[in-house]
Amino acid sequence: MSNPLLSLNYEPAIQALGGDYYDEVLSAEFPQHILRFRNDQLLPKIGLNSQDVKDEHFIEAFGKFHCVRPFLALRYHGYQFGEYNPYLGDGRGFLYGQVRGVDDELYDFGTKGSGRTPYSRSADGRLTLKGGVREVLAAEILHRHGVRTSRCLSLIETGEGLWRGDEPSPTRSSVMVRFSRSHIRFGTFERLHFYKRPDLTKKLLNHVINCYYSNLKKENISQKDPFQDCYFLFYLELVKRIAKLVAQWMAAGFCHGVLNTDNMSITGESFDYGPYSFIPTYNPKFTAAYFDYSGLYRYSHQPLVCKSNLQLLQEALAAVIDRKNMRSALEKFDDFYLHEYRQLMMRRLGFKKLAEADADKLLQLTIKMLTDSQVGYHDFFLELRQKFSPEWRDDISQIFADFEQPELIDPWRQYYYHLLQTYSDNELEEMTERLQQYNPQQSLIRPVIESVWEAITLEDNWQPFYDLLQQIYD
Ligand SMILES: Nc1ncnc2c1ncn2[C@@H]1O[C@H](COP(=O)(O)OP(=O)(O)OP(=O)(O)O)[C@@H](O)[C@H]1O
Ligand SMILES: [Mg+2]
Repeated sequence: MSNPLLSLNYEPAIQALGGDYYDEVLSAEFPQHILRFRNDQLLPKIGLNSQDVKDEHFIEAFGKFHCVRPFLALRYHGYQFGEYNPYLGDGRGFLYGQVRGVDDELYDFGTKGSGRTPYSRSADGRLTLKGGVREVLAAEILHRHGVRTSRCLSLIETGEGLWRGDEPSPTRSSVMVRFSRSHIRFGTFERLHFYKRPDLTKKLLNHVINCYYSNLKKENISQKDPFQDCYFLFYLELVKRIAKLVAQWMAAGFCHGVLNTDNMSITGESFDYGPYSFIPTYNPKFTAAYFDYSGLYRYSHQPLVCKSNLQLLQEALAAVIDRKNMRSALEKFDDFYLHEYRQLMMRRLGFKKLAEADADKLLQLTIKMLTDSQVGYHDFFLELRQKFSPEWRDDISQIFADFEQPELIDPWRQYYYHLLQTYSDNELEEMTERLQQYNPQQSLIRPVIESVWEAITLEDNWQPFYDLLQQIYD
C-alpha cells in the first residue's frame, strides 16, 4: 500500500519563489526509528483518515525521509536578546513540504532535528528526545488553551547519543515534524533588509499576503497594484494577531522563554517551544530560560517584547510599507492586547459580557489575590472550575470557603459575589460551562513534565507521557 503521507498533493509554494530564500539540503540518516508520537488530530485537517496512516508510514516519511522532493533549509536572521545575529537559518531543520488543508489554507511540514545544514555552525543539527517531548506537550496544551499555535505531527526517536550542556549527557535523540501555518519568521525579512534586497522583500511579502492574509486582498483590490492597498493593512493585522497571541500566552500563564525575532512567525502563530515554562504561581519576574540572565523575556515582559519585535520589523518592511502608517498601526498594540487579555481572563473567571469597568476591577483583584496568596496559577482556575456553584450567587460564604488564607481572597470574593447578583439561573449554568471550556484540567508546570520525562529516561516507560496527553485533551 502506498504511503498516504508521501502521496499528499505537495505544493512547492516557497520553492516557487526561487533560491534566494533557502538552501536545498539532505536529511541525516539515523541508526534507529521509533515512533513516539503521532498526532492523529491533525490528519483530518490534511484530508487523511488516521486509520489509513500506519506507524510505518510516519517512519518512512518523517524518520527515514524517503522522498524525492528537495528539502529546503530556510534562510533567516534575527535579533537575539537584543543583538542582531546574521548567522542563523534552519540549522537543524528544513521545510519538508507544504500542503493545502481541507480548509483550503496552506500548511507547512517543518522538521526539527533532521541533520546539519549550512546554518548549523558548530552544532550537530539534532534535537534531544527531551526537547521533542517538551515541544509536543507545549503545543498540545497551548492548543487546548485556545492559543493559535503550531503543533507536532510526529516525534521519532532516532537512537543517537547527544551531548548537551543543559541535559545529563549523552542524552537520547529525536526528529520532529511540525505542522504550522508557515515557517517564515520576522527574521526572514530582517535578513533581506540586511542584504538590502527590497525586491526580495516585496516578493516575499506578496507571497505572505497571498497565502496568509488573503482576506485583505479580496477586500482591497486596486487596479494598478493589487497589493499596494494591502501592505499597511497587512502590518495592522499582524500587530493585531501578535497582540492577541501574547494575550493568549499571558492568560494561559505561559512564558515562551526565547522571544527572539527568529522565533516570531509572520503569520502570528506561536512556535518553537524550547526552554518555555508555565508559571507555577503569578510572578511577573518569572523567567523561563536559564540563560536569560537579565530576565529580558520574563513572563510580564512578553507583551512589551513582542511589541518591540514588531517595531524592529518595521525597519525590514520599510522598503515596501510606509513607515508612518506602520508607526500608527503599532500604536494600537496596547489596546488590542488589553482588550484580548481582559476578555480571556474574564472567560477563565466564567464571565462573557461584563462592562469594561467591572472587568478591569475583577482583573485587578484577581491578579492581586494571585500575587499575594501565591496560590498555584493553574490550581486557582481549576478549583474555580470545580467548585463553582450557582449557589454562590445566594451565599457568599460558599465562595472558596476553604481558601487557606481567607483574608487574601476576601476582596476578590466580595466582588465576585457582587457580580453574580444580576445573573439568572441560566446564565449561571452558562458560567459553569464556560469555566470548563476555558480552564483545562491539566497543567504543564515543570514538575509535571519532569515526572513524565523521569519515567522515560529511567524506565523507558512512555505510559505517563501518553496519559498526560490524554489528560490534556480531556
Ligand atoms: N543542535 C543544533 N544544531 C544546529 N543548529 C542549531 C541547533 N540548535 C539550534 N540551532 C540553530 O540555532 C538557531 C536558534 O535556535 P532556536 O533554538 O531558536 O531554533 P530551533 O529551536 O532550532 O528551531 P525552530 O525555531 O524552528 O523551532 C537556529 O538557527 C537553529 O537552527
Ligand atoms: Mg528557533
